[in-house]
Amino acid sequence: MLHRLKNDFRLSIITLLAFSAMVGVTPFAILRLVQGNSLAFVIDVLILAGVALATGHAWRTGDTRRAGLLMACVATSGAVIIGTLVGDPGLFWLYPCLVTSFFLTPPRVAMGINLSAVAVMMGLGDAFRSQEQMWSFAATAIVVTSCAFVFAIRNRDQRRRLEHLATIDPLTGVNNRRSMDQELAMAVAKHERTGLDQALVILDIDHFKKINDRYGHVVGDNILNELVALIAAHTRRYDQLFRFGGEEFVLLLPGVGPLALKSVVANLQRIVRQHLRGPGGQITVSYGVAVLQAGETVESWLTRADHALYRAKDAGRNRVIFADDAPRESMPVSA
Ligand SMILES: Nc1nc2c(ncn2[C@@H]2O[C@H](COP(=O)(O)OP(=O)(O)OP(=O)(O)O)[C@@H](O)[C@H]2O)c(=O)[nH]1
Repeated sequence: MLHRLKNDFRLSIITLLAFSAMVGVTPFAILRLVQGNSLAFVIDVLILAGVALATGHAWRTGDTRRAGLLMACVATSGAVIIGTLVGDPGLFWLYPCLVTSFFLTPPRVAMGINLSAVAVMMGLGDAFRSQEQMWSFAATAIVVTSCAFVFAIRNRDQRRRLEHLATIDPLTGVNNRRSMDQELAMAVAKHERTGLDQALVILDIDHFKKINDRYGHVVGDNILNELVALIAAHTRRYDQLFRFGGEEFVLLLPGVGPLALKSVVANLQRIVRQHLRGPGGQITVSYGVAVLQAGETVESWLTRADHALYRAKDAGRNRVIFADDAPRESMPVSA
């Protein structure tokens, strides 16, 4: 439970708000009952029920997006109704709701919920003693919403930037190893669920150290970028390329069965062979290929592809080896 709270920001906010709502709203619900305001009492109880429902849904299904939306709608509509029923004292409840909707839903959705709440409250008009009070309420509610909106947008952009920095290789712009671990785990899960074929190709530039030593790291960097550009231009939109480390890349090919895989890899090998050039001429690449097997883990899948790559290197480089194939079935370069 603590692990989920620590790792899921929106779930922790939903739980915290649910707890605050129970502690904050329950005494007022009792007060309304004692005062004989049964309508306000029923509304308070409905708010608590809505909050409990949204929190239960979030914990049960992990769907914090819908639970957050439900909670934001329940809380703001509850605050609008209470404000309209009890006037001044009820008005203040809308302010925490205006801020928390930005924690519960995306910024534009929260903005829509908040502006609708303010408009409905002003349209009904019953919550206000005078026009001046109504317009003061509108102005302060809009200031609070605008500030929270700007803060939420900045926060979202910074989070996206951090996610980008954490998952993209800065030199080549392809996904890094951290992102690869996640995607391979998802590919294995999808294979178990749907049976979709998943193939993995590890590509490693041959004698890259010599290229660096002879022509410098800038030339080496350019070759890495050229290889990435070639692969990107000749693979499908849903194929994914990752930088595994140094001059080694992993290509994940979903939906390519064992038969089609041979021609896909042969085609890739042909393209790279024809176009990848350095100052000293042609640059060769070795390939290790493994098709995901039933019940296999990511580690074992990667290890089989890696062993195939080692065999390609051992056999003289510049060739494709399929994991579990006999050595004679490797695909050396003919030209
Ligand atoms: N230019 C450049 N070089 C890199 C980068 N990352 C790793 N390298 C170099 O890649 C080279 C890898 O060398 P090795 O692991 O010996 O492999 P290799 O020379 O390609 O030999 P084989 O793989 O056996 O054909 C090292 O010289 C690293 O310094 C990078 O981002 N840019």
